Amino acid sequence: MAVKVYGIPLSTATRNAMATLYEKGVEFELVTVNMKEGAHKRPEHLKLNPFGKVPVYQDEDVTLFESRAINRYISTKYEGQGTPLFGKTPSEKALVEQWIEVEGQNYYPAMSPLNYQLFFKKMFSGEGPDEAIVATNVQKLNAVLDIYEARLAESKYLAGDFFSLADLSHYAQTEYFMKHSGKSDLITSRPHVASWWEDISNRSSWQKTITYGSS
Ligand SMILES: N[C@@H](CCC(=O)N[C@@H](CS)C(=O)NCC(=O)O)C(=O)O
Repeated sequence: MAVKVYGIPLSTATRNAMATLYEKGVEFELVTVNMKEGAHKRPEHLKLNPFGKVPVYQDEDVTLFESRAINRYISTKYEGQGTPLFGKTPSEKALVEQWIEVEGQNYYPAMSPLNYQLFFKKMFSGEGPDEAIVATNVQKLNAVLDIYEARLAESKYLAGDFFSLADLSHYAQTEYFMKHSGKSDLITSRPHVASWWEDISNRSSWQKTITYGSS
């Protein structure tokens, strides 16, 4: 069975799964879930993900939801091909895990509400941002980015001097933030974070992901 990803190309979590597949050189089919019409809440999709969200990944062995689990699975299953995304030694692997966790527990919780308030909210509801939520999360994000700046002053990538799933996990939220939040200076004012973003966002895996379907 060919690898299938159920989702839409605009979804952040779907995008990170697509980028992981591109890094590993795995062919896949993106099966569009018509979210505008609520297809993600219908029984057919709920059989794949009972939480009614995208992405869902499917191959001959497994059906999975939760993008971080999907991306770990792809990185492990295809360990021997494409970019090694999980480190080689136990300590490298532990550092990759640590920074994936940092993304999920610290970066995403500040970045995601900002992307919602400053970009998606208008698109979905026509309403403008709640400035109190924006201010709280800018403060949170600044604190997180200070830690990233210090880390990236010591190593080229988050887990060490090798690109990994830890870096890739930051792709989709950071892309929307840089292009649509009007607050990209939070990244560009920190030289090490800025050059890390410049480097990883120019990888072909990400460029292919954000231009998916445009050729
Ligand atoms: N933690 C989940 C989040 C998935 C998620 O929130 N997906 C969004 C699109 S990026 C979605 O399906 N939203 C529709 C909804 O929540 O109803 C993951 O990483 O896969």
